[in-house]
Amino acid sequence: MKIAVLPGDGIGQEVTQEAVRVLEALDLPGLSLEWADVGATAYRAHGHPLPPATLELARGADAILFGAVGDFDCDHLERHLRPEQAILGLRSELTLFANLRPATLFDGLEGMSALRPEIARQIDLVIVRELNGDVYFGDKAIETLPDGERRGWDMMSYTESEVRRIAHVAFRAARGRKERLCSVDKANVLETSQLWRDVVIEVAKEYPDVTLDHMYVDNAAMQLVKNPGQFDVVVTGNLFGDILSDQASMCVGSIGLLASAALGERQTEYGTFGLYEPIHGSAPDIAGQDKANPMATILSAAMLLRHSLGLVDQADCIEAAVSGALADGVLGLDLGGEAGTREIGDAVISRL
Ligand SMILES: NC(=O)c1ccc[n+]([C@@H]2O[C@H](COP(=O)([O-])OP(=O)(O)OC[C@H]3O[C@@H](n4cnc5c(N)ncnc54)[C@H](O)[C@@H]3O)[C@@H](O)[C@H]2O)c1
Ligand SMILES: CC(C)[C@H](C(=O)O)[C@@H](O)C(=O)O
Ligand SMILES: [Mg+2]
Repeated sequence: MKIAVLPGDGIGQEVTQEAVRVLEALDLPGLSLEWADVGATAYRAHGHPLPPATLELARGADAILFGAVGDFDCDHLERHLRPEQAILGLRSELTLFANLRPATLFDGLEGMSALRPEIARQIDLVIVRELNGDVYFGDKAIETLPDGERRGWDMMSYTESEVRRIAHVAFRAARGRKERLCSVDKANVLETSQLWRDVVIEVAKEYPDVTLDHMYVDNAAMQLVKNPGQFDVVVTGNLFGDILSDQASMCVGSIGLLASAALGERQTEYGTFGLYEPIHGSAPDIAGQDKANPMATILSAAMLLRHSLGLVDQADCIEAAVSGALADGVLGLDLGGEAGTREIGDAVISRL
């Protein structure tokens, strides 16, 4: 069982280190970890944010554990050399189109949510974010018009097949949960969203047991804080899913808690090939100071064991250890506590 470990930039390095320590503490027979540079770290060392060797390592592994990429010192670079292109490149090159971003309130964290405790307690949802299409991957440019004014544009598009495959993932996820699916779009304005909605309705015929609703994204953002308990599985496009998942993180306490899995259709000997990462970024404001909460990455490692390596008991074990640490008051600075990155890693390991 081979895991490609790509820590990346900023706190990506620190949080990945803790997740790796947790995996190593489980002492899993036959597990090998191979490391590679990605993001600004890779650009500085190899001249590219996603060097061919990193991509090949990722492709040849059973799963990828990813930290975060991003460095404001790279903002002046041409877009294809910027750190963020590395994660976009991995997602598209490896056809990891389905991004699962679960948000559940851990016991004892009611008071940490941005919502009132009685509302926060109801949150148990998963955002299924499409990851290979949308405005992220369309043509884009900043061009100069004849009158000298500059115009920036990004093409938003989805094909039927792109929507169909993510819809199937979402309906199957709903089947394994409370059988409710909410498709979030902006069909009142966008043709891309109209097609999205049409295709989701078509796919729904194959899942009569799942209740399907549609919601415009602006309303969904409002409902997520007003009444998050109404959501079970939320399926949405790349851009809306990016935004709504950061918002969902504050509903359960912190962006330092939200894990994610990026999956495709490829099966390995042990499970579904995938990339696992916290939903947060490289957080340059706290990087290198032992201030980052590694729990999102540790929980991503648990998702990796469950989905890609078929090690369900061990995944449960990690999740229980995180939950136990939180219940015992091991809170990072993001949750109003004082525990540092390393200390949180130790607390999880001691509870495994
Ligand atoms: N998948 C990724 O690699 C990814 C995701 C998001 C942003 N980014 C990149 O990261 C860089 C910084 O972006 P940003 O500031 O908008 O978003 P960010 O998620 O890095 O940080 C947002 C805020 O949340 C805090 N935060 C984030 N993770 C935390 C953690 N684990 N523990 C405690 N606090 C945490 C940060 O300190 C910051 O105040 C940018 O270059 C951006 O493009 C990368
Ligand atoms: C860094 C960026 C490209 C990325 C995204 O928008 O997908 C990030 O925000 C995320 O949520 O993983
Ligand atoms: Mg994001």
